[in-house]
Amino acid sequence: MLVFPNAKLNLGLNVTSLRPDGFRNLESVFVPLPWCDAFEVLPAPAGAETSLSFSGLPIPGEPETNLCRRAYELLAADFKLPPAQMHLHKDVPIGAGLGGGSADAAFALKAINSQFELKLPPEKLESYARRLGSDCAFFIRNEPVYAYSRGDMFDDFALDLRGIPTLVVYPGLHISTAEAYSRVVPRTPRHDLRQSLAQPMPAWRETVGNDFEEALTPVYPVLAEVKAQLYAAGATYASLSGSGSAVYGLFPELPEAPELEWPTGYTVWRGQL
Ligand SMILES: C[C@](O)(CO)[C@H](O)COP(=O)(O)OP(=O)(O)OC[C@H]1O[C@@H](n2ccc(N)nc2=O)[C@H](O)[C@@H]1O
Ligand SMILES: Nc1ncnc2c1ncn2[C@@H]1O[C@H](COP(=O)(O)OP(=O)(O)OP(=O)(O)O)[C@@H](O)[C@H]1O
Repeated sequence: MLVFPNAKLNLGLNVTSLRPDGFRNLESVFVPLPWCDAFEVLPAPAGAETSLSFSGLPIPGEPETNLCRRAYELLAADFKLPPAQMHLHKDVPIGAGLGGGSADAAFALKAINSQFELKLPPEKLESYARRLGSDCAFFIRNEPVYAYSRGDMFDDFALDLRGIPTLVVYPGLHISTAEAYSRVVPRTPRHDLRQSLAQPMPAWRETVGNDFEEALTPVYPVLAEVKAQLYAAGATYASLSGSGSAVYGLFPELPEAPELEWPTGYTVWRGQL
């Protein structure tokens, strides 16, 4: 079974309070971004043990702790799974706020569920995903939602951005999620996120913000520079995604490549939502 774990963008992100478990309560609207890794799971050849091989971008950390491996182990603890042969091709940058690792984990759960006919319904997969990371649960349903609590509880949110021309710029800076959260002071949101996103997109610039931007820009001024360049190139709305460092711009139409030159070491995704 071959699947293509896609990334996500955050439209607005308010970090609202510190939780007794040490995590933060937040609110954000998550939308799928079709920038994808590839993950394959097959039954292992006769006599072979479970394995996970890699290609594409290097992933920090031990292979045994990779979220795809952890997804397999989580299900293997509850179900009699045969040994599996897995492969992950990594294309979505890591530490980018695009949820790439979380998507791999959620898509691995879905693929293992199908490949080995576990017949787990989406609600069950979502609760397994929650155990692997706050962002993981979103990728089970993988459609626009209003997220709250740890970012793992959802309300439907009717926002159709399909076809919107989008540029995502990763300035080659790995920002750890835990470090990013430690720099944010939780607060009551200044604007109602859902009401703000119900306004026409040009109004979002004034009312739809990401609390990580304010906290991280003094430390990483490049984030503000990328955002300013996206607005200068004609973006209707631009923002940091999640805890960064990727910054995205939503455009009426994509600027020609020569209009936006990025330094070596940056990775840019151009496409439509
Ligand atoms: C920034 C976002 O990408 C927004 O969508 C997510 O909140 C990040 O979710 P994630 O990468 O799945 O994060 P996790 O792997 O669950 O947690 C990593 C670390 O981030 C912090 N963390 C994460 C989520 C949350 N609601 N509050 C937190 O304080 C914790 O310090 C935690 O140890
Ligand atoms: N399949 C995977 N892909 C990426 N990172 C993984 C994966 N499995 C485990 N990890 C670990 O997770 C860390 C990346 O998590 P981190 O939360 O910083 O970034 P992210 O996956 O890009 O998304 P986000 O910042 O939105 O949560 C890596 O440093 C790596 O050690």
